[in-house]
Amino acid sequence: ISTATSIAQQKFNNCIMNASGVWCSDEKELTIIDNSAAGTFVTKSGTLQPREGNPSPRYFETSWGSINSMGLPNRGLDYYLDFVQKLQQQKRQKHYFISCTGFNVQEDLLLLKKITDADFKGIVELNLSCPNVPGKPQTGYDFATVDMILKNVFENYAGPLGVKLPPYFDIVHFNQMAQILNKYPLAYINCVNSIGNGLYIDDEKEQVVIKPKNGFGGIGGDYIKPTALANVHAFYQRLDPKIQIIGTGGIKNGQDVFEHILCGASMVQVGTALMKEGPDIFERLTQELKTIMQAKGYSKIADFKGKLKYLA
Ligand SMILES: O=C(O)c1[nH]c(=O)[nH]c(=O)c1Cl
Repeated sequence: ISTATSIAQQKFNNCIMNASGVWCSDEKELTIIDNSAAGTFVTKSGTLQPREGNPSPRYFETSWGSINSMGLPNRGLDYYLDFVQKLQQQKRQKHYFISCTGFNVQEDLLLLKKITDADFKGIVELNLSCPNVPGKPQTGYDFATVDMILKNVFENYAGPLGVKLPPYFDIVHFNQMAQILNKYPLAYINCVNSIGNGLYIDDEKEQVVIKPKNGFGGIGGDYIKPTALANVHAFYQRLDPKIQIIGTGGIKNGQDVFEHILCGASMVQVGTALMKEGPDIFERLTQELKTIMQAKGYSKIADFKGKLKYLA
């Protein structure tokens, strides 16, 4: 039984990896994920300059998931690029994802030029959906800007590239976004980022639990699985099959991985549950998925990818 997959013709021996932002902020964390059962890793979204991010407390775990307003703390794109290139020299047969995000299209293009100049051979994840930089909108909700960015990106970047999208909640929005995405040679889209600007309250103290933005933050975990599955499947139904889908959101056991793949995901990413359990989770998720596949008579993920059935 194989849980292998491929994205943009790059092969991965496992379809399960980390979500950007979790266990991927420095070379220590990235090395641990690289040596875990994860098929590969994606870095924290790198910006042109290093960032401190928002004041703490900025992350809080609940029984059903998490709320975060990290504010894009990262070592800067150059740091991640240098680290991944060094690792790539040692592990030629493995491929890695680098996440990046600019605060406007000029910055996006500067980031991609750095990646081109470094002769990066992995896959780029352009983050269009950070909900936590005070005063900055989630690009993914501005359709005209997404269109303009993708036009500029694909006029300037030649390597495999995907985008990290926010969750959408309206069928018309799935239609409008799919129409834009289908115009471009995207390697994949990653659905979904956290559900932006949720609010979690400590009843005893009658107060919020994170400091930035009066407690408003991105929601992850069990809370968001139905939304994540819907976004994966809605785009699977609408996109050119050449554009693959990475499923992110609410994955904490093999069943959740199975559901994302059934909805059309070629790869899945784990955030909140990885934060709670640590990198050993990848071995557990892989075994649980294999057990489910075995019970159902599937030998590879292509046997059931996208094969969600409807009621007649
Ligand atoms: O606050 C963050 O750093 C953050 N937090 C998220 O939940 N998604 C993102 O894309 C980012 Cl960039």
